[in-house]
Amino acid sequence: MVKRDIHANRIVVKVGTSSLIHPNGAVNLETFDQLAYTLSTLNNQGKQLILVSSGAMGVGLNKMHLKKRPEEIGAQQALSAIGQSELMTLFTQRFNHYLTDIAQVLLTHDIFDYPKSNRSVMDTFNCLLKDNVIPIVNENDTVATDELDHKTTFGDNDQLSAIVASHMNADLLIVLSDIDGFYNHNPHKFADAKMIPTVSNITNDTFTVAGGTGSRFGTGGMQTKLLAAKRMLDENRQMVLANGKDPRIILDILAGRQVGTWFSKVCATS
Ligand SMILES: Nc1ncnc2c1ncn2[C@@H]1O[C@H](COP(=O)(O)OP(=O)(O)O)[C@@H](O)[C@H]1O
Ligand SMILES: N[C@@H](CCC(=O)OP(=O)(O)O)C(=O)O
Repeated sequence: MVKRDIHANRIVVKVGTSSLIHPNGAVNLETFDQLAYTLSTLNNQGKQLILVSSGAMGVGLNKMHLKKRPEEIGAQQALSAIGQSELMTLFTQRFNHYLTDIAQVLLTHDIFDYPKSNRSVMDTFNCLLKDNVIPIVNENDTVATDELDHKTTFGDNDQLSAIVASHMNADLLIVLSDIDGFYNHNPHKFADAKMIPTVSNITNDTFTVAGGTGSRFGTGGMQTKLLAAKRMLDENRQMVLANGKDPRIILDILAGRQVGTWFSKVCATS
């Protein structure tokens, strides 16, 4: 089987709520553990890693014994604040087990648009990476709302991960979701949907087959993942969308194995 031409040293990995939380609302401990194992392994090999993790709201729902997200935005932000510290506790426990240091970085989508903030964020990331510490990023849900005049809607870590990959000049963005890749139709609605292994160009037509969220915990659906992929392609970077049920798939991706959907201009010529 032909291998994908993927050479990446600086890698941003985004993991969605649907990979971290079971459909019954409980925390998926296996995913946390395998994510910590995989990223620690790569960190030990000298790769530079940034993890963008959703899940604050999902973990918060579980902690507060709630079955669904409240509608009011303030209540969602409160839940996210509860869940975020719990989320980091889970990561700290698992990464400690693999002797890897982590740090929490909370960002808004537009933070890079302000030169002073941009410099502080970049300095923080660069210092952490230099010290082999893995930054774990989430959107700062407490401040990220339209009401506060931010430019994007609340709760979209797919695009946040692309913004981070772009500003940190990452070679590769890996988006882990609850689906094997990008399909020609939403596979949860069309039984005959087929996965597309490689995408080298994203047009308006591509967006027409990308639907909304699949689980009751995810927020972005395929639309926001495609927007992230488009940004990566426009900047000549690569993105792989793959199933996060076993995060060790990241090792397969980096070995060039044909898993998930590979968004790359390189694949147009190979
Ligand atoms: N064309 C498509 N290909 C794959 N998944 C799609 C497509 N259109 C819509 N989806 C939905 O997008 C979901 C993944 O997004 P989401 O639920 O937000 O996950 P995450 O929590 O990982 O961000 C899939 O489970 C699927 O239901
Ligand atoms: N900051 C929110 C992120 C929401 C979000 O983007 O969720 P997902 O679609 O699962 O990546 C949280 O941690 O719940």
